Amino acid sequence: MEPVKKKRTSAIWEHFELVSPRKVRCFFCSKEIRFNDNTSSMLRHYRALHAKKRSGGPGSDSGSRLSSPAVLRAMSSSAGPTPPYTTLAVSRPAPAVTHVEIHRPDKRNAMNKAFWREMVECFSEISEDQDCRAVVVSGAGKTFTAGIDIVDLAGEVLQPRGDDTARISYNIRKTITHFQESFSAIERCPKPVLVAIHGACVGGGVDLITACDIRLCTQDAWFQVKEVDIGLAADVGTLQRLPKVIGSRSLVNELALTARKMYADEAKSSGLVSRVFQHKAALMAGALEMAEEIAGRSPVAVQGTKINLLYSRDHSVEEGLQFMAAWNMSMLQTADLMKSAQASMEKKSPRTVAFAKL
Ligand SMILES: CCC/C=C/C=C/C(=O)SCCNC(=O)CCNC(=O)[C@H](O)C(C)(C)COP(=O)(O)OP(=O)(O)OC[C@H]1O[C@@H](n2cnc3c(N)ncnc32)[C@H](O)[C@@H]1OP(=O)(O)O
Repeated sequence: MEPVKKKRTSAIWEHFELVSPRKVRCFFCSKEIRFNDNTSSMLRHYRALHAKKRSGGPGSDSGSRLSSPAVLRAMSSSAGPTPPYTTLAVSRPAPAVTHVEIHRPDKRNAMNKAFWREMVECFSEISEDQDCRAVVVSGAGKTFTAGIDIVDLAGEVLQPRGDDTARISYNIRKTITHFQESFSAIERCPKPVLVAIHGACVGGGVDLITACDIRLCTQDAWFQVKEVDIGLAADVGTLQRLPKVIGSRSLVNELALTARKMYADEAKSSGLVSRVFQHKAALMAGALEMAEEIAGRSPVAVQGTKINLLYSRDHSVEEGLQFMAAWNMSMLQTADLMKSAQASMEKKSPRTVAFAKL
């Protein structure tokens, strides 16, 4: 009998995915484990590291839906990118929640040419998708992302086309602008975007997460504004957005100028992330739960909140107030307001209300 199939009938498989005929990856911590004829190495790993922690631990969130293997499976896709995408796996793990998983695990989700293009396409679609009210972005495999694909970088940026300096420069500028668009598309998307970060988040990864609305990570996550180490000034959003995310300008300067790693605890205390989870399964469950909370509320209220928060980030209080008044003079006419207020009076969750699509 074929050994792998036999083993997959065991309940322990709910916590692992097969990565090769003799290797599995743990959903909780992403560690890869060799196994032979039985699941004992998997059981040993699970019991030693995860079984007791499932009810949570001090200082970390455990994620209240942690015990649902279906959620873990839905959020830890191993099936690969979903066509037409070649670097993204897009799914709907819960009603009105879209999950976008960066899916190049063998290359640590390095951002290749297709990725930069597909992010724009994917978030343009999500922006228009009336069935989506919240988005979760995560990375497949061992780590969130290793940043730009260095092999592609050598081709695209270091060997630009053009007959003279002006044309070469023009083409480089065009490339950088396209790359910037990949993450600006996240920011421009009216649906709130949560990002779930585990393991390494390097270079372009920091650019990406600063364009998201809510950042969550695992205890093993680390962040690195790596660009100075490869001889360039970060140019797709970190230098513009990170100072608006982290209160301390000195810390931003230190991170960007030294390329030192920042680990989860400091990311939390500096405000880069708002919650830290013990391991990836808890992170994904927590991210999904938060996304469902958001998706269950009035899309008029939620999207208006995102748009006004972003506007006020880049404007004075006075300008923000004026924009808000102009925004709400139409949005207050929504039926969602009465429905939500009534649910509130009746001490019901807004999630019990049926809101029309937006
Ligand atoms: C106009 C430009 C705009 C954008 C600018 C963006 C700039 C940046 O992103 S700067 C940062 C660039 N990234 C790096 O310098 C990170 C390099 N990678 C790593 O340090 C490690 O891979 C990492 C710590 C992330 C993970 O280590 P681990 O031991 O788990 O994996 P590895 O054995 O190193 O790698 C596994 C395979 O992935 C390939 N790979 C990793 N990173 C990249 C990358 N950035 N680009 C291309 N390929 C990458 C690595 O070569 C291995 O492949 P293989 O040998 O085929 O197994």
